[in-house]
Amino acid sequence: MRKERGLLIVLSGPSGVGKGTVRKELFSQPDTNYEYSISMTTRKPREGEVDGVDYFFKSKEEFETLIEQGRLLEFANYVGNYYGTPIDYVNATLDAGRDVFLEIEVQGAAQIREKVPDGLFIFLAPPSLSELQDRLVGRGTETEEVIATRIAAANKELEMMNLYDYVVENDEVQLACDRINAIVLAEHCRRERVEKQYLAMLRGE
Ligand SMILES: Nc1nc2c(ncn2[C@@H]2O[C@H](COP(=O)(O)OP(=O)(O)O)[C@@H](O)[C@H]2O)c(=O)[nH]1
Ligand SMILES: Nc1ncnc2c1ncn2[C@@H]1O[C@H](COP(=O)(O)OP(=O)(O)O)[C@@H](O)[C@H]1O
Repeated sequence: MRKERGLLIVLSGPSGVGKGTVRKELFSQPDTNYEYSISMTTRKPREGEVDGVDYFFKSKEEFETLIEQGRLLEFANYVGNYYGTPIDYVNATLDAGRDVFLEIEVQGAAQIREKVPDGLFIFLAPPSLSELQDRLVGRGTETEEVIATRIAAANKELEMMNLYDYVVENDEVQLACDRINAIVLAEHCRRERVEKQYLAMLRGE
């Protein structure tokens, strides 16, 4: 029997909604069965961030070479820095039958929607805009100016919600993780069912 390709799971949403927090919580759970794809970025590491763990930190020149060489599945310029997904890791992991989990901003997610239409696209939404603002301020990693840019971007990003297969509210981190796991499980069941029906049809049953 042929090995089923893994599922490409894309988690996106506005900056400050809690994508990183939810992703870290998901991957700290021992029964999580997805492989996290570590992104490349030209952003400077924040305190405590480790190269090759949080991101692969690259210079602008290195990043642009990766773009030219077609080594990125998608990339975006987000608030002055490049971010991108290494294509080789994603393909090799999916081919090995493992699910890959991407946590990326909305421009990159839209590119993947075009290239990988059978991916699973999940939008993480804040309970409200004011809560989103509070979270960005509360995190304390950006200057006021950067926060203002990110909130302006968030308004546009929220409009893209309807392009996704699912919207998950991040009211509580654990609840958001449970919802994501339930969606992935349901999607696997749906695909298995479709595959079975397709094979039965080919056999003329
Ligand atoms: N398109 C794209 N966005 C990414 C990638 N990796 C991270 N991001 C997104 O880039 C944005 C900024 O990330 P970061 O600077 O770490 O800030 P934070 O997520 O707000 O803590 C976030 O929305 C991330 O989800 C990637 O590989 N591609
Ligand atoms: N469900 C939640 N309830 C309250 N605060 C949250 C929740 N999820 C995340 N946060 C907080 O919001 C801030 C932004 O979260 P973060 O994961 O950095 O967002 P993103 O990766 O989407 O930019 C952080 O200070 C984080 O602790």
